[in-house]
Amino acid sequence: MPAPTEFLQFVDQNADAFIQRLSDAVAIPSISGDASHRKDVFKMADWLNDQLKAVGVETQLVDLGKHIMDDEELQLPPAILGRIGNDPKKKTVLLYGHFDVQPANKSDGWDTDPFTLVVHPTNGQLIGRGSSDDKGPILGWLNVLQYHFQTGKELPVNLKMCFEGMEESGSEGLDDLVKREGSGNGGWFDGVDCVCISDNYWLNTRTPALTYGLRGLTYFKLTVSGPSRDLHSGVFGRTVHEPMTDLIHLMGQLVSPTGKILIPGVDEMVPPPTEEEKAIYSGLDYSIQDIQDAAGAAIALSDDKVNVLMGRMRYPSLSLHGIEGAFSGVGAKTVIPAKVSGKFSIRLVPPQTPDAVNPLVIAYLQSEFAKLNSKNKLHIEDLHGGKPWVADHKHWNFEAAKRATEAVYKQSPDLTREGGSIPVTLTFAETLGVNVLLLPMGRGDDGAHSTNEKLDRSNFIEGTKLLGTYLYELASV
Ligand SMILES: NCC(=O)N[C@@H](Cc1c[nH]cn1)C(=O)O
Ligand SMILES: [Zn+2]
Ligand SMILES: [Zn+2]
Repeated sequence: MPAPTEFLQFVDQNADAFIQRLSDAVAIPSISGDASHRKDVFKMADWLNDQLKAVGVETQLVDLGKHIMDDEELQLPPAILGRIGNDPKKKTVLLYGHFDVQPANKSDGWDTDPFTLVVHPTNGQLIGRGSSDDKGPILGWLNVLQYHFQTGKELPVNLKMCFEGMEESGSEGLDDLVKREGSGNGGWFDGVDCVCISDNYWLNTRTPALTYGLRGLTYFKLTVSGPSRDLHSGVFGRTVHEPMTDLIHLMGQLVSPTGKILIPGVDEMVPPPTEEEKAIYSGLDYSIQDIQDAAGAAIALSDDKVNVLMGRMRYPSLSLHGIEGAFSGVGAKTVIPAKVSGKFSIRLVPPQTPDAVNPLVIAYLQSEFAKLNSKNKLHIEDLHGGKPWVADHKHWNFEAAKRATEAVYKQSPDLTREGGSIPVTLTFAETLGVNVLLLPMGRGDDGAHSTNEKLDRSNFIEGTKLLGTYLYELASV
């Protein structure tokens, strides 16, 4: 069933107001991974709750309890559950998104303040933290709902919504809620026929995509400590075991410069690709130039597009993220830091799971540390994790999204697996027993998690049309 022309016109006519609303959302620095911003994640939950209620959604804020972050006990931001429509003749679609964002500081290299949405004067890019990941897509749903509310037009499907504020920090508390309310005992998630998540990106900058796979994740923090306080390197250099030296050595044993994971057994868990599978990657609209443009430099690990795509979609990867406690200021401080914590994560693919991989990681780190004969102490923490997910892309949920993409973009979508992770995806699929679709709004060069994150104006506006059209197509597949 095509979306009404009136809806498509409404989106075009209200584009500036939609961008203003995105600007209001970006202005709330809802960084879930920074305790000092926890109040902003709550503020963002209230803001979104008000917006949803204003377009006719019946909502409830669900308390997810408390958690410990950086040795501090914190209240988790609430999940927002919303619903609109309860017609037994219609399909019920669950929409998921997250209203928290990654940290961002102008000093990281942003050209503008990350929490002030800037509309680029010539190319129309909407630049600001969360514009693409994931406030833009959430607001896309709000735009669709606003049309139906303002015109009194009935939605073609029943909608349930689940929006969370901890996705960028492991979705703490959400799995329990989904399992409690979605296991078929009359809970809130019962009756859902399919799930749609708009929280990833096209592969390139020109071809819309539907996504049927995500990598899982396991995130570690390694702390090496020794002296009771920071030391003078002129006094203590070459006289004591230095925590930073031990840590750098350990971090250097994790991954080769060409991406091979050096922890025995981790890469080996993954079966090699079949020729048929390679043909899928070969058929995707992608080039080495795309990854170089998105990365902003000619640094691809391979000149072969299939290898690059498999590196992102069907192989695990290990990335080193940072060192807490290390000297990182300006100048030339001659310090030996007393305690340093290295952070790294592994993106997992089937059949890998955190339960299967974590013991290998821990045993390897302990044995490598033992080889140093260091008198420092090593403490290993597994901060959070999630399993990989792969869906049936021949399902009617994907067919509806394909038709919607063709209607809005006049193009067939790429079928992709995503290199990132959205931990709750697999929980929805397994607990609710329904198909989950990822329907991205933004482009491959949006710079999510990076500096100058943006969402192209056309992706926000046409993406809103796509989300609305998908609901209409769902009603008829
Ligand atoms: N848009 C999805 C996304 O960015 N997910 C994060 C999830 C995560 C887990 N730990 C920290 N963030 C990702 O990095 O893939
Ligand atoms: Zn996201
Ligand atoms: Zn993200």
